Amino acid sequence: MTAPPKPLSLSAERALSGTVSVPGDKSISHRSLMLGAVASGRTTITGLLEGEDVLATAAAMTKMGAVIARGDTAWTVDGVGGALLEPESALDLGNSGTSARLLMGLIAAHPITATLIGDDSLQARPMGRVTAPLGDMGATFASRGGRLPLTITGAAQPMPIEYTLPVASAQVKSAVLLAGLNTPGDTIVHEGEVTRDHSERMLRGFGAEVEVTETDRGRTIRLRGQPHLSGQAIRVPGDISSAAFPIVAGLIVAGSRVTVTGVGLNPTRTGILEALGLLGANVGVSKDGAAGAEPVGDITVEAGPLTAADIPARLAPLMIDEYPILMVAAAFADGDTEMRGLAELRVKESDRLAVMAEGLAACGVPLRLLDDGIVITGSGGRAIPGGARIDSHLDHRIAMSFAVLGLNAAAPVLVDDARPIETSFPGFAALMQSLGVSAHVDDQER
Ligand SMILES: O=C(O)C1=C[C@@H](OP(=O)(O)O)[C@@H](O)[C@H](O)C1
Ligand SMILES: C=C(OP(=O)(O)O)C(=O)O
Repeated sequence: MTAPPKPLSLSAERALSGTVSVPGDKSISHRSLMLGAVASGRTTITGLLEGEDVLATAAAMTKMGAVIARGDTAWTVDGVGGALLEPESALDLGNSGTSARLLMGLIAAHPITATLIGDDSLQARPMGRVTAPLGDMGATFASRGGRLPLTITGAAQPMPIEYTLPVASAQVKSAVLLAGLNTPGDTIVHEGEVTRDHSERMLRGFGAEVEVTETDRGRTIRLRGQPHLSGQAIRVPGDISSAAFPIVAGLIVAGSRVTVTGVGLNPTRTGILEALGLLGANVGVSKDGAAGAEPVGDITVEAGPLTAADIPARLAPLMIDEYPILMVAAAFADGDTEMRGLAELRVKESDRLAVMAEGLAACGVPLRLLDDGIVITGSGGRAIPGGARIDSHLDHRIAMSFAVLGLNAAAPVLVDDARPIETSFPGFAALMQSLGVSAHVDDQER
């Protein structure tokens, strides 16, 4: 990032009220560009998230031969119809783990070489979880310690694998399935815990044969290799991971009522709604439609007392990105909220467990940090002390979570840098302002 840091704080002088819609789902946006780029013919995408992460995927697919354009009402992707071209320069994936891992999957079964680079946050994230199975399929990698910058050479004759995910990760599952597209035979992935299934749904939409079987030990996904993929018309629903911020804001500022419309409600993503329900939050959901294979609806919340609860570890893969903002909700519940099963939070854009604990403690929220979780003692609805400057560690979700925490704080909570919010939620501060929040943005480095 070359621009100077942009400190941000939010405050609420009155209750929040209004109806908003949030930008498109990030996971679905990445996948629509990637599948559109390898399919034959034209894919049109409405509601694409125009955040930096997704734009990094678009730029990478362009370098590998797809023709991608932003029209007045939709994006178009003219696919390569199978064979990706070797990029002439490094693929810069910025802050985006999804771009890095899913693209490695796509490239792994094409006989091309590509170098992947990213920002300081992405360079710190583990890639061994994808290089291991993709190596079994025949790809080779050069990197220092399995991290970016990394050079991948795809297999000239990729081999199908049957792979059991060692961690609950939709990115790893998707990387293997995407590699399976250009691989003869069946590629099989077993997941012990169900993770977001946007890839499976969208692969089917593009014409691939994907068989999913569910057992009490999780799910098995079998992809028939070398399908003919044809361009599709895709409508991207609003991102529930982004909706979670105005939703929690509406829950913690007394008297508020907030509706978010057109949100993706895929059951592999709605753990946050169940978790908020456990805290006794007043959350209403109307499932009223679909965007292709993805269910969509509206979410309405009303502020009210929150009660501490144990958040079961089984929810982790169904809401992994929402834990930072759930911790903010827990800071206002009455009593101790315990969340477990969160080891994966330590390898996101930042170590989200440690960074949330550090920031909450600086704001005067009592807590106990565990190896794989956290116990937060909530204020029972009263304002938390606040009065801290938060280091958001290049992590958009940390930045937005602490901005929301500041809405019910005795003294301002200043987030050091709002720039990373552009990766997933362009227009975040303006959307919050439309609900009645005051935003204080400072373009000058302090
Ligand atoms: O597949 C995806 O689109 C994503 C999967 C999750 O990562 P993991 O697979 O590492 O859990 C999530 O945190 C990320 O924001 C998006
Ligand atoms: C973890 C996230 O994204 P990624 O892995 O794509 O960087 C996120 O958006 O919270």
